[in-house]
Amino acid sequence: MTQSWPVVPGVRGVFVTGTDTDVGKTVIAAGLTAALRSRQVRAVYFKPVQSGCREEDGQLIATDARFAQTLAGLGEPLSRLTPITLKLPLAPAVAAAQAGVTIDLEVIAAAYRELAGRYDFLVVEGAGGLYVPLIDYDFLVLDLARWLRLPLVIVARPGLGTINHTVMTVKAALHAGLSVAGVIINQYPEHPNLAGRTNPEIIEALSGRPILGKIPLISDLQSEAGKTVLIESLADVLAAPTWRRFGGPVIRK
Ligand SMILES: Nc1ncnc2c1ncn2[C@@H]1O[C@H](COP(=O)(O)OP(=O)(O)OP(=O)(O)O)[C@@H](O)[C@H]1O
Ligand SMILES: C[C@H](N)[C@H](N)CCCCCC(=O)O
Ligand SMILES: [Mg+2]
Repeated sequence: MTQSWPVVPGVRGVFVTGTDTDVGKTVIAAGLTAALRSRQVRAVYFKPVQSGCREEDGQLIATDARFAQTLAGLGEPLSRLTPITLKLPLAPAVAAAQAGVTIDLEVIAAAYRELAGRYDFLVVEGAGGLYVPLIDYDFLVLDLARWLRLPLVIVARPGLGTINHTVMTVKAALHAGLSVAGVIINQYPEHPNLAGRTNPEIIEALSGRPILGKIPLISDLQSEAGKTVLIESLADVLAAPTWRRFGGPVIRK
């Protein structure tokens, strides 16, 4: 069940996916949003569905959106940044089935349209990787990215194993007709081993897509210093020629 038209024609943004869950999609998406806003681009973060939400005072908290809200200084309620929250830490389709609810695409579309009407650039985070079921088993995260018609930024791990995961993710996206802006290698060590040093060029050669940047492993993301390193690392991504080539908003370092 996929619709073929973009939810809001002409919206500028990126869809941040990853080679896996826990690779750093939220950190990168929040960092991109904060870096854009620090350079006066009216950007906002949006994660349509979050599973594995924490329960606080009887309410499910969209913790990914809360990280972005804080880092990027977003004056939006969490419910607008993530309209669908699920408790179980599972694929959203499974978490929804277990909760006896159905994820309604129109709820996602309405929230997306509302933000798109007030911001110039949307940084959308998926859930897990591309082949994660969102609605039943026939509407995947990949289908959501296709439906929104946004180019992908793929977040990948730095070490051994990431060539296969990353190139397969790029190939799956291209096979599905999506555009791929490039790959961000996250948690890149200060002293990478041989795999870490050679992986970026191999991923570029095999996937045909650029490495947009390597974001360092940051010791304390809750500290002001850590947040600054994250935001400035992503500002470097936004200022690089590879970002401009895909048509992202140009910022000056
Ligand atoms: N560059 C980094 N430096 C230090 N810690 C990081 C970095 N990137 C991610 N992390 C940490 O790794 C964990 C996973 O990151 P994150 O929540 O962004 O992953 P995710 O891909 O969004 O996960 P999910 O699939 O659940 O949405 C978090 O604890 C986060 O703080
Ligand atoms: C719970 C987790 N943090 C994410 N929100 C959802 C990840 C779904 C992964 C499904 C899978 O690939 O097996
Ligand atoms: Mg996340």
